[in-house]
Amino acid sequence: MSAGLEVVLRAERLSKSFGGLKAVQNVSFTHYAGEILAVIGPNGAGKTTLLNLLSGVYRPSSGRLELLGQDITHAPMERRCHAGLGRAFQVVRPFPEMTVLENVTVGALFGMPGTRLPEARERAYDLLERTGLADQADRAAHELTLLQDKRMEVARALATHPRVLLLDEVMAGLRPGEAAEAVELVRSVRDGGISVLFIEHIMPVVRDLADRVVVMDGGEVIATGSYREVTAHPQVVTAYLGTEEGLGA
Ligand SMILES: Nc1ncnc2c1ncn2[C@@H]1O[C@H](COP(=O)(O)OP(=O)(O)OP(=O)(O)O)[C@@H](O)[C@H]1O
Repeated sequence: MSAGLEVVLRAERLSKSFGGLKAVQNVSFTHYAGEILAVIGPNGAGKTTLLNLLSGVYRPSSGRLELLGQDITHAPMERRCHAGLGRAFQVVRPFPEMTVLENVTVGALFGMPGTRLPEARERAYDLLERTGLADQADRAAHELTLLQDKRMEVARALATHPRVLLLDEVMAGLRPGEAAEAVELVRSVRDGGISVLFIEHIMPVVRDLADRVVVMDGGEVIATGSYREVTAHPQVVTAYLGTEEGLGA
C-alpha cells in the first residue's frame, strides 16, 4: 500500500490516558481505501481503547484523527457515523425483543437521516440477504445463535452506509467452521467497497484476512506491515512470548 491510494482513516499520535495510565500512546497509522487492516496485541495493549477513540466513545488526550480527509478528532459518534464510520461491537447489543429486520432497519434509519421507513426496511432486507440472515428476518433478535448475532451486528453497521467498518473481535466465541464463515463475510464486505479495520486475537484469522497489521503493546504501535513482516519482528515476538494467544499461527 503506498502513495496515491485514497486514505480513509489517518491517526496521528493519538493518545489516551486514564488517570496516570497511558492506555494509548502516540499511535499513528494510515488505513487505505479497500484495505482490511488488523490491530493486534497482547491483553491490555490498548486495542479496545484505540477502537473507542476511532469510533468516538472516547476523545483523545492528544493527537489527531481524520476520516476521509475530515478532522473528526473531537466529533461525536453520530457525526462520525454520518461521515462514513460504522462499528460492529464485540458484545452484541441488539434490541432483543425486536425482530432481526427491525434491528437492522433501526441502523438504516439512524445512519441516513431523512430516510423513510419503507426505504430503510428495504435496505435492511437487502443487507439481511447479503449477510445470510434473510430467513431469520422475522425472528426476535434474542433467538439468534452467536454467529447469527454477529451477522446481524455487521448488517446493522452496514445499514448506516459506512465507508469504513470497525470490527471488535467479531470472531470471539465462534467455532472454527463459524469463524471461517465470518471471515468470508468480512471479505465480502470489503469486496463491496468498504474498508475494514478489525481487532482480533485469533492469529490464523489475522493471517487469512488482513492486508496489513498494526501491532500494539503497552499502548504503543510496535510494528506495522504484512502478517509475515510483523510476526517476524523481534519486538512483536517478545511481546507475545508467554502470552495465552502466543504467535502460534
Ligand atoms: N475505562 C478505563 N479506565 C481505566 N483504565 C482503562 C479503561 N479502559 C482500559 N483501561 C486500561 O487501559 C489499558 C488498555 O486496555 P484495552 O482494553 O484498550 O486493551 P486491549 O488491548 O483491548 O486488551 P484486551 O485484548 O485484553 O481486550 C489496560 O491497562 C486497561 O486496564
